Amino acid sequence: SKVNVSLSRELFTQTAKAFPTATSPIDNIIPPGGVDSPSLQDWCPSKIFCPGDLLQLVSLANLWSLNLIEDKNYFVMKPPLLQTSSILDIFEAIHDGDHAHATFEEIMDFVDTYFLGDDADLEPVLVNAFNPDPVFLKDIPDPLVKAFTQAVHMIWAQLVRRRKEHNFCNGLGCETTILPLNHSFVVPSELDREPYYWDSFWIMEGLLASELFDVANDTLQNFMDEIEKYGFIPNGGRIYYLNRSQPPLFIQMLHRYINVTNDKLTLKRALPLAERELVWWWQHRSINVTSPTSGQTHLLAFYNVKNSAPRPEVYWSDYHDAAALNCTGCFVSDLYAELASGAESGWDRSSRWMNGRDILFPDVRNTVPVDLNSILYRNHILLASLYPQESDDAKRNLASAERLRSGILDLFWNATKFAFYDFNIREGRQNMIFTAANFYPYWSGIIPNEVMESGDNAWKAFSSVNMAMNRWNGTFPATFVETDLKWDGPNAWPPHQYIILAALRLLPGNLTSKIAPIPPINESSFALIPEGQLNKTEDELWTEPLYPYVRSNLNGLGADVNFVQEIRGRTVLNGGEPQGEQEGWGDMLQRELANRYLASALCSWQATGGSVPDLLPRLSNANLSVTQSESTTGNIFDSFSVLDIVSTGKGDVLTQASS
Ligand SMILES: OC[C@H]1O[C@H](O[C@H]2O[C@H](CO)[C@@H](O)[C@H](O)[C@H]2O)[C@H](O)[C@@H](O)[C@@H]1O
Repeated sequence: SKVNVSLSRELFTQTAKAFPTATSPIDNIIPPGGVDSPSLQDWCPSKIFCPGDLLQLVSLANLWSLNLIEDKNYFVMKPPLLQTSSILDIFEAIHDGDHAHATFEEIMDFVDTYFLGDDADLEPVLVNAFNPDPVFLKDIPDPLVKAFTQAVHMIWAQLVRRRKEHNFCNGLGCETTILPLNHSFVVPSELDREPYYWDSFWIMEGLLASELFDVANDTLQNFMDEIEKYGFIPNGGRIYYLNRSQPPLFIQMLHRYINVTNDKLTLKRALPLAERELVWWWQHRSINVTSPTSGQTHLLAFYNVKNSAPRPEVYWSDYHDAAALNCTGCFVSDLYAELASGAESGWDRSSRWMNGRDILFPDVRNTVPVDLNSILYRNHILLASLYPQESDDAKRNLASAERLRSGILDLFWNATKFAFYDFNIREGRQNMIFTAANFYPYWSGIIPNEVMESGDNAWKAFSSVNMAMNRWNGTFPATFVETDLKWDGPNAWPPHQYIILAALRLLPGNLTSKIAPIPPINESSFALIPEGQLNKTEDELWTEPLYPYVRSNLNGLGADVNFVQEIRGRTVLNGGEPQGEQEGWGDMLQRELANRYLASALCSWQATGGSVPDLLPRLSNANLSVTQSESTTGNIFDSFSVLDIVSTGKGDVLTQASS
């Protein structure tokens, strides 16, 4: 899938064109039950954009299905031209009120005539004092890497928006789905045209490096306004996200921002609001879990959204998933709650949430996630550090962190497999699905005693990263399970690479300073991973495509296609140059993973038309036609494939200039 990231000002007047033009009644395509009204959601009162008859009819007509890449419902981004009561009257009259037999054309006419282009409620913001050459670029020695990084830096200018006062109803006020945000914000991509909560953590890192301090401050101010108004930070900046949050990274953004800017005024406003956000998580998203090993009960956090209708932004696909549900004793409303809870986790669709259930019916609300609790642990630690050292507030946060730390180690850590797993509440045990979330505790500063004991043990905990580098061409996958879902392998996501790099960096040097072990003769890097850690046998893992129709071996030395025989175990292809003969494995894995990430971002950009004068020529049209990129100038994708560094991840993947 692909979308050109070179946005232009035209974007703001651009409308997703409706399709098809058929005059057939829409009931031809609606699965059984399609004419039933969805259950209304008290947290989402709009009669146009929240689950209800109007949204259902327009969404199920699926007007945008063919000319856009994924299942996003562009209708919910279109401000109406009339006040709600008039829109509802006109809607009632469609096909003389016999909506079940309405035609595509009638629905399309309704949308095209009475609604504006998607995003008409947003406007671009010109970034003041944009520095095309920020200091961090000076530290990049390689000219090509530097030029590519600068090209990415330049994309900021196209991603900053603000809410536009919507005054198309003669001053009487029409509805719009964008939340009343008072400050500018950065949208993550050309398709996700509102601020997103957890994306903003990485956006903040980028803004600070790019010296866009005002935009960084605006990002925090919007979040603080949201905490004041709603008590929490919603998943995204639209009304249909008001029933859920996303991984709570506000405190981490704040901490980073304060460290860089020392902005005392913002800190003063932020501290009570940061506390308030944490209270929301502990009041609304916590559960007592008893450890099967220690017998102790811990208060931990989980994702748990109240929702009993399709998510407005992906109404069609949620509705169809529910219609396809074939189980006895399960309820469609439960599925809708699960899908919304998955979205709250940031990993909206993933086999991580299967918990032994059917892949189509996630079990998010019975899963206590290791990453969420690690984030909250780190939040308490960082928040404590923002108060005076010996203050009660600092001590209170440190005590909360300590309680969480003991819960994380007790429930998620598996000392036999040297890995962290999510905890399945229904079955009262770890779920044994190895995912990139395993690395969050290290990033948050939690290192189990067994890992601290020796360098050999620490290696066991990170040996899967070594295997990924040796076995595949790309970075580290979301999970080791292959599905068509976005947050599964072989998709690899930038946030996970960031977390793994940070986790490696935080390991004490004495644990990581030895050179990496090498596999026993004729075996692959898989042999260095503790038995059962991945919950997969070696031949169940993906093999790297080498030439057309030729793949690497399922197991043994031939599976490690990137292993360089002459310097066994010391380097992998596309992993950069080792820092001397004695480079420790901690530095080695960081170097390899960072180089692989860069290779994935740069090569997929080049494969979709990216070029740098004198350094990286534009590919020929014949080459670009392979990815249908003859008219694009380079895409920055939001996920990659571990098997192919020139490719985006599969599933409903969008471009995401901020990652
Ligand atoms: O596809 C519908 C879902 O879209 C969002 O999720 C994805 O994009 C977000 C923005 O980049 C990202 O934060 C998230 O991790 C992605 O899975 C949205 O957050 C979901 O709520 C929504 O249902």
